[in-house]
Amino acid sequence: MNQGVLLNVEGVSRRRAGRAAVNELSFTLNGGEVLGLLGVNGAGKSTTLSMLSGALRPDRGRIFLGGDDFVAHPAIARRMIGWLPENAPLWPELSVEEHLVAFSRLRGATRPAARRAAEAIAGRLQLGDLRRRLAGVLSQGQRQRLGLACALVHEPALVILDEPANALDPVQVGELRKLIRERAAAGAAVILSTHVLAEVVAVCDRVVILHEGRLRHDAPLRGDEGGAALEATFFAVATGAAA
Ligand SMILES: Nc1ncnc2c1ncn2[C@@H]1O[C@H](COP(=O)(O)OP(=O)(O)OP(=O)(O)O)[C@@H](O)[C@H]1O
Repeated sequence: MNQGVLLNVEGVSRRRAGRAAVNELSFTLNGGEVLGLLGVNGAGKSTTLSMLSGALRPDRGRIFLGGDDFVAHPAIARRMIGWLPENAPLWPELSVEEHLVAFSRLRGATRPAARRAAEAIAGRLQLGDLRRRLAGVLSQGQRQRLGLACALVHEPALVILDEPANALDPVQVGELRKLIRERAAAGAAVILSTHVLAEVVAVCDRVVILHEGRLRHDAPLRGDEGGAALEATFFAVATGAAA
């Protein structure tokens, strides 16, 4: 379901350690769209996602979410964005259920609504049987699923996923793909950053490739079932041939 422009990134730049990690990045994203974000190590993907999630301020440029400038009003980000960072920050002494209720409450839900939301997302991510288990004793894949559930519990309009398939078994990878398409069908925009081109081919509508902090490719993904065209484009960008 395409719902018009949800995210508008305008000339965003950020320096890190004295160098431009992200340089003059501009793109828009529609509700219902799934965007794959690609780039070699150090290309600027995580820096971009940190800025889009509201965790890191751009040095320059503006980011509009649903028409509001969220760099100026960061509280918007908390309610409208669900972010799974590369290593989901969890509290070892809190249970699965306590995490989900806490994340939901932090995004403004009442306690009863937070409990309902926690139960629903735990069921969707096969965490129901683990709801009383402490995060500190979860397996890596279970931790990843809990991180995903924390990102999705408030049904955010913008879902930002950094390597979401990390540590997931093949069954869970299939479930993750279904879940991403479900959120998009419900109108959410999804950004998926990954090094696995097959993941992008499987779930994304469009792909953006960063190189040395700059956007080098932004195009829809169509008719590329085997991923050969994407692979060729990726290598051309990564070796500078497409610059
Ligand atoms: N906390 C930091 N302090 C200083 N420099 C940083 C920091 N985080 C990232 N950088 C630098 O910013 C640049 C972009 O890094 P970033 O992590 O955004 O790339 P990436 O595309 O996510 O890479 P990877 O695929 O390896 O995760 C790199 O040159 C990196 O060394």
